[in-house]
Amino acid sequence: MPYKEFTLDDIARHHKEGDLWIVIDSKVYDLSRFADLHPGGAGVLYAEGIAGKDATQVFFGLHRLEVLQRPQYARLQIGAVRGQTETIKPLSPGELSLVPYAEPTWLTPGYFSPYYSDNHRKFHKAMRAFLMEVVQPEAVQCEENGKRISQEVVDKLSEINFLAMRLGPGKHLKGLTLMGGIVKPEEYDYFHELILNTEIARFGTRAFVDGLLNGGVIALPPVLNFGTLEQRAKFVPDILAGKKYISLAVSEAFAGSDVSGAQTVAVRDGDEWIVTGTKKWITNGTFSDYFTTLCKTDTGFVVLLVERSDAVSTKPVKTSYSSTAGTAFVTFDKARVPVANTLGQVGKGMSIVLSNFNHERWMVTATSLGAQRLVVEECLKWTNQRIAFGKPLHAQAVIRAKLATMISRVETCQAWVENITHQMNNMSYQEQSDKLAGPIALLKQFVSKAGRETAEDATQIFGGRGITVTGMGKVIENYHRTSPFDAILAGAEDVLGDLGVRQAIRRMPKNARL
Ligand code: HEM
Repeated sequence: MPYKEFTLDDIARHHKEGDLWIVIDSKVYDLSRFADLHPGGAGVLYAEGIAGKDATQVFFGLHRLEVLQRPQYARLQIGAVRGQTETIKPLSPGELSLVPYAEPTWLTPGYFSPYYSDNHRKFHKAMRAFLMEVVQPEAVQCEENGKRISQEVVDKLSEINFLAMRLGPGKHLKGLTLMGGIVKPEEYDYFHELILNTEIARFGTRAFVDGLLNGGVIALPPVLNFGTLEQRAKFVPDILAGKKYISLAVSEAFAGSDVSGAQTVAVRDGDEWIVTGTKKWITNGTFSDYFTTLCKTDTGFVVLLVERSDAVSTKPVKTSYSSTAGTAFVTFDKARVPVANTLGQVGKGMSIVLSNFNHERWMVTATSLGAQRLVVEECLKWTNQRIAFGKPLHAQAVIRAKLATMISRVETCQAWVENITHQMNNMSYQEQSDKLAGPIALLKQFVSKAGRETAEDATQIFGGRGITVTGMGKVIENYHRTSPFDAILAGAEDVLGDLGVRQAIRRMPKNARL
């Protein structure tokens, strides 16, 4: 039913306690009964220039657009201003933002890129729409209440083969229908995966990005790349279908960056291994059925697929991001693991685990990139709509200088991530391990550092709102609190920088001289 129309004079008559109307972006709201419930207090609503008036500018200096979309507030609208039309609208699912730098160049009308095809564009549109409709509401809720992703959403993710796509291109995609058939398994490449990874980071819910089956992304490659046919047939289909969950159990209280310091021990006993030890910071661990576990044996390291049992217990590790990521402390108390669950050769465990790190690190840069872009967009919008000292915030040179460095950082990160992604697209897994370990390590160091600098700048721009969990600055608060995760997970920033340089030094030509 069309809304009733009112003139500005009609509206102006309703300006007092018990009879209060205001206008926001051409929509007329009756706040008579709501005023006493208003989280910002009733008094501010009766102020001159607000009560009975168009309060659009003041409103957007204090609230996000989403406030008006919540059903309990949307129903306060009683009509529209005659002759005016609504101009401020949320993006519809799949739609691109027109805010400068809110989208990468390849998605900006009138610009070009050598990397993306029409299929990538179609895939991007469908993925963004899917994520906005199916995943975003759950992401926001779980980030707040700390609960794990629901089986209902996991089932919907499985329908499009989401986890299989998060694993990247490869044989595991064979025979699967990806994204409703938009991309054929043999067409799916690292740019499709880059799109997926940047899009999942656009809700400002960092822990949920990891809760979104990230355990599978890092724990399945050893099964896919080193597991036998039988092992793959037994474990992979249920995990890809979202019926079982898996996580990677490598880091320990005893050994973080120093992976080889791991102390979890596996001892052979006939057809079984007996596993004893602990693992820490295990993403998705609290709800995993399987653990891809690095263990020490008397003949070197081995990777075992350990199933949850009475001898395997998990408890949450309380970190500074939401427990929706399922971060766990895992205890193996003489857990008996069939020898048939050995992944690859005994003694080769370390190289199996290390070969997996390149993809994981690249993935972290991709999600960081998506989040950084969102932060830039939030800052551009905020500095445009927030009036301070009588002018928009961006009238201050110091604010524009911050925006300049934030934009430059995200564009630099984008260019480097795309370059590495292009290399990955043209190299075998083996070549990637050989040639890209160093560059990816340096890339990750650079991108996560850039992210934390951007988080700092954004917090300065948002002020108190940047340190407030809800409301205007909630995305900035989340990013500022959680961007250190990108600097730590999958290899600490400084260790990775060093790894990259050591690899370069190893490749120096013997005869190189100035
Ligand atoms: C349809 C009209 C309105 C609704 C539904 C509404 C709702 C809300 C809500 C839900 C909050 C909590 C903060 C958040 O979640 O963002 C809030 C805070 C606030 N509102 Fe409103 N509001 C309305 C109109 C206004 C207007 C016209 C003013 C103008 C003075 C105003 C002033 C404030 C202030 C000062 C705060 C506290 C902001 C802060 O803590 O940063 N509100 N409002």
